[in-house]
Amino acid sequence: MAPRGVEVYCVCFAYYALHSNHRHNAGVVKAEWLSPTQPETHRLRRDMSKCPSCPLVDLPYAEQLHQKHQKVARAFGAYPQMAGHEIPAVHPSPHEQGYRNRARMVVLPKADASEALLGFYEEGSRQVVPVERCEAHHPTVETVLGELRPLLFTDGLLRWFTRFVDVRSTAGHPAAEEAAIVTLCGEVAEHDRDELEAHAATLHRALDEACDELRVSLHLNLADEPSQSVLAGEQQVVAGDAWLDVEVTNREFRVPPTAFFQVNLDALEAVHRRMDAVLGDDESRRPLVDLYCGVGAHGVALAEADTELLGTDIEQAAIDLAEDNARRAELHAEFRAAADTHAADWLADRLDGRAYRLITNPARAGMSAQTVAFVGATKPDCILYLSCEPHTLARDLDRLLDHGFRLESIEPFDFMPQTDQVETLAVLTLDDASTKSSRERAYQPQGPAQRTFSPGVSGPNMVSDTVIDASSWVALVAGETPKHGFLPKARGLDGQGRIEVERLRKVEGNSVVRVKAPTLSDDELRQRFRAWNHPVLGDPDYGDRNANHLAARHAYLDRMALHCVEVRAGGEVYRAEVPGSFLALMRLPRKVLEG
Ligand SMILES: C[S@@+](CC[C@H](N)C(=O)[O-])C[C@H]1O[C@@H](n2cnc3c(N)ncnc32)[C@H](O)[C@@H]1O
Repeated sequence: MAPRGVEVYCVCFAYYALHSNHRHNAGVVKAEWLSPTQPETHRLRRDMSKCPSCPLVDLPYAEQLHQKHQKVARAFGAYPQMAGHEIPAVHPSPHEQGYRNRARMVVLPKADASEALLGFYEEGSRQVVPVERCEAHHPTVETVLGELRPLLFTDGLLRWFTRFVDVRSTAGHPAAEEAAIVTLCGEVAEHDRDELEAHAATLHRALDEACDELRVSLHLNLADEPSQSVLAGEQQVVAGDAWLDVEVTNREFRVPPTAFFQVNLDALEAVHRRMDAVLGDDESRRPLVDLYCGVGAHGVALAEADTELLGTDIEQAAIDLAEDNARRAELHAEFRAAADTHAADWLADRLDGRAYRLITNPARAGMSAQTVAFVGATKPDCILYLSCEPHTLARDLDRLLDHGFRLESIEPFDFMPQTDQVETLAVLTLDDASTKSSRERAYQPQGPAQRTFSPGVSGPNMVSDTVIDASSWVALVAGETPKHGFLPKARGLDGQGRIEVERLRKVEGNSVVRVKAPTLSDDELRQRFRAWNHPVLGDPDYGDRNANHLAARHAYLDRMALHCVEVRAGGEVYRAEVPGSFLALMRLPRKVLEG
């Protein structure tokens, strides 16, 4: 295996080290920006106040909680049907520091081994800020990192290989003994693996001995090609255990480095106590469904011994361990590995029209539209929705409220002191008894869809052979349009005559527009918007990839930003309310958009 190659320095607005790696397996020389080459005086950032992972660290804790509360209130304030809902103060974390059971750090490769360091990426960039000590890490994590640094950086081969270091520990919640798993992540050619494993085994012996109070295991995560994601490759146990045995809420969990697990287990237990109070002692033994279940952290912790537990998650490895965790807790449980867009039919089959209770805990992007539709149709008696992203939580709750649920509470919890992250638990119940009785058979497995509009466009569900006299639309389009204009004909389309556009407002460089069209075809409209150089945001066919990416990332746009407000056909007028998520996105009152 070749050592990491030459370091080349260049000067531009900032100083960078252009680190060129000769990857003999690929047969090419690859160059990439790796790290800032900084003046000696600030090479090391020892205090947390400069660490990019903890932007609130300089604020008193009460002020941090206040800011998080404001963040949640702002997200819900954008939705008219929830804007007035009272949001209580954020539940503080049981510990302000030393709460994180996991470290994920980037290696800064340097020519001189004694200088090589670990750090974090700066927000929104690939520059690495060196971090020697992190107060947010649990002491067991810091112990491991402290012992690992010199061992890793004096082994030339491992130092060359390792791009990221991942350390996960039981952090005061061991099911048996305190333990940690270290994963070294990088790229390697097939024929270099044996040598790498031999070095890793030697490092493990020294590390385990140095951390004498802790049981330490070592894994490698082997990728075929460079990746900017931690744990992107194949996980391999070099020495020790494949998972940690963790205890949460009086249940034991097997947690591998590759599955999601909350980083603040004391805060997780506080949320579980609240969830438990809502679920109560369910004498009718309704099934408990755990969507986005991971290794079963919520469902396995909270299900009663004789309750049927159903869980789904996209990760097969997590589902395998969820099954294992439920079996060891002697629960009557079934899990399914499936993307949320495909889990509904399996769940509907298992539930077979029965009343049930739901816990849902999706990733930042929120629940898929298919999952919301499934929940809306099958109507669980209560929904406990835990989310790390208030904007997508508010968006999904707005959609669920349209299905006859009532919002009982929104409670923010601080899982990550010093950061700007906030976790929120929302509780919904079913609004009235009549809705419950319509649950049965309400969900029909989706056959081939019969749509008038393209997927992602909303509006009146018109029968396609009706002659349309006029239609009216609102859209959020890329860029700033003129205040009034006409959509040009799209090339290659026969199309109709003039289509008038009026700009209602600008939103962060984009425009909310209203269109009066003598047509119902969203496809033609979308093509015309593109020909006008202001494509509809979120349009997968005629949209602008970059603008779509930014809208998805910063405004959580998960659909096409095009809605048909009204259709006139055969003397009738068909209208459809603008969805709440649209109003929030466009920041306009409903009456303006629909007027
Ligand atoms: C915030 S984590 C919650 C996991 C678990 N409830 C816990 O607390 O440990 C979100 C989970 O959603 C899963 N996930 C992400 N995208 C998904 C998708 N498209 N379909 C189904 N599950 C998905 C991830 O694998 C992850 O386990």
